[in-house]
Amino acid sequence: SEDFAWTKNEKTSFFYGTFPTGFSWGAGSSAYQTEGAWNTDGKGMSIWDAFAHKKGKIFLNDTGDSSCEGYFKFKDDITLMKDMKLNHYRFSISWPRILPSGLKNEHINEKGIKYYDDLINMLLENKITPIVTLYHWDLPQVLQEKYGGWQNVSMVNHFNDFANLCFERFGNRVKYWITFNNPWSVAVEGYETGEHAPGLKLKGTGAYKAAHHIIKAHAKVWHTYDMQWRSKQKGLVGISLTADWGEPVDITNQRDIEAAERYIQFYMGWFATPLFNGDYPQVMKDYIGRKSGQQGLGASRLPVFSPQEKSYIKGTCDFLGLGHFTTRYITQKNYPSGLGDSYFTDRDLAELVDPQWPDPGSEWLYSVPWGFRRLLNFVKTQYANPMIYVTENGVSEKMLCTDLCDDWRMQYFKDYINELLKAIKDGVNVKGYTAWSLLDNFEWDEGYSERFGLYYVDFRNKNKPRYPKASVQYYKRIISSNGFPNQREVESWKRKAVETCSSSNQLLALFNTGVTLIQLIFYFSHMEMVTEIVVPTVCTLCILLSAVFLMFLLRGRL
Ligand SMILES: CCCCCCCCCCCCC/C=C/[C@@H](O)[C@H](CO[C@@H]1O[C@H](CO)[C@@H](O)[C@H](O)[C@H]1O)NC(=O)CCCCCCCCCCCCCCCCC
Repeated sequence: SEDFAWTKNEKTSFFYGTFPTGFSWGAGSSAYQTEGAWNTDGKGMSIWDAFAHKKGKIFLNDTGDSSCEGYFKFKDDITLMKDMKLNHYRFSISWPRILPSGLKNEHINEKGIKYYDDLINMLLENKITPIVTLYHWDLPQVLQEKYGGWQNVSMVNHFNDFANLCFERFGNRVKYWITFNNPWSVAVEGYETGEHAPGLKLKGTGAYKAAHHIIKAHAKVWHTYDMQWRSKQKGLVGISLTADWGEPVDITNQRDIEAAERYIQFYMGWFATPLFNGDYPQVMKDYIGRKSGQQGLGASRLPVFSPQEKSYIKGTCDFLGLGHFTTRYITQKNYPSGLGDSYFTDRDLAELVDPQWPDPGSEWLYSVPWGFRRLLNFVKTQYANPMIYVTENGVSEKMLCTDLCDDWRMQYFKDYINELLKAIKDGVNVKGYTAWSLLDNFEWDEGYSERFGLYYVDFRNKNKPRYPKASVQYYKRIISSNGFPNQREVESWKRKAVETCSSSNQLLALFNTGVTLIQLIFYFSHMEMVTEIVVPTVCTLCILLSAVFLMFLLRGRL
């Protein structure tokens, strides 16, 4: 309607209203980021285990070895989900946990299967729908070593065998399958920049080849489900693509408009266009083909689908999973060929940000809510309005931030979810929203230094306790109201959420002080000279602090 027409460049007004009945609210995680138990109960090694164990790859040399201990604490986590009244939980299956060598015909690890059986059963008992990702980046290490991972076309069949096993064992209960999570990152960060596992820097070719095999693997798994399982299991198979919005720097400049379009086509279109239309976006074929020619190569660095492959791949998406975090301004920028060709230079564009945009955590993540609605409308028009599940959306804070009153996250969710609501009113076919992430977890090459969780996880404590941030309360309100009912109510939510987080904050602060003091004791206890002074002093302080906290608690109760 008139008051929120997105074509009018309206970027600020808030829309009060509710989501369609049956809209699904959820939160997400992934196996390597959350489970820990990296070598427990017969699990094989993944490329992320191997990568993180190498010194210098991850911030502070952190690993996902124990992470949130989700493998052991999933029952507690389901209690958290139940308390939030989530409709769905998105998690991923670790391929090497159920197939340690990656190959179905070698060894099936029944203990791994049991873990996912228990998780799925308990979710269903609590009326939480599982949305299951088959590949959230943790390829079995053996497949990397033997075949070169996604550089090798044989992954298509190995992945299909793994997926088929999952359909066989879990498909009677799982109705939403996501083949790949964010294949852009797998291809670009894994095989082009090498910042992610397996850490290869195959500039200008590696990402395109990996993506080519991933697209084929997705299509094969979709056909397997379609032919063998769909009639019995009645589920859906989709993919989760991450895409940022690209806004032209100058909306009156045709070169900027085309550069922004290219940015999106090289990002989401790279994967979405083959799955919906049967081939790579024309602009990718043109740009990479031309630059390859200028390099003197006989063929484009972008691989080609045969006519048979095109028709096999086209239409293999029952729903589109969409991960979205941020937006960029885009302008045209020429990169002459020959000067270090890469995925990035192939695009001939530059990314810019507005320094006014809030950026509370990750370096790359600015809060730009209006970009979300534009992206969703772009998907609607480009791919004939597919069924969409938002599979990831969220914001981080830095490691040292232990403030559970996460005002920035409440604001981010409020504004992004509101843009989603506007997009649905525009006619975009979105069925569900998944907050990223349920818990703070292992944030890939950034280790534990960036926290995306609704729940704070204390990684210094072996038990990995979870503490609700204020955004838990806020998200709960959005869920229970199925949106934003009216101004008066919505404006009270933040205040109410902050009331609950301040006591958790004190608990966490006390705990942190305790940990620091214990660390001090440990440190000084090795120095005989000061032991007699420091240890008793620190202990006394501990007791005093506990007493103060107890008084605080009792006062709250009376
Ligand atoms: C010659 C030209 C060179 C240009 C070079 C440009 C380089 C730009 C690099 C942009 C990197 C953007 C990375 C964004 C990735 C996210 O889309 C992706 C989303 O996946 C999901 O993310 C969750 C949160 O991260 C994650 O937990 C979940 O599992 C996952 O599914 N996230 C990731 O891939 C995670 C790692 C990102 C690490 C990126 C580090 C890049 C650091 C440089 C950023 C500086 C950019 C500042 C912007 C300035 C623009 C002018």
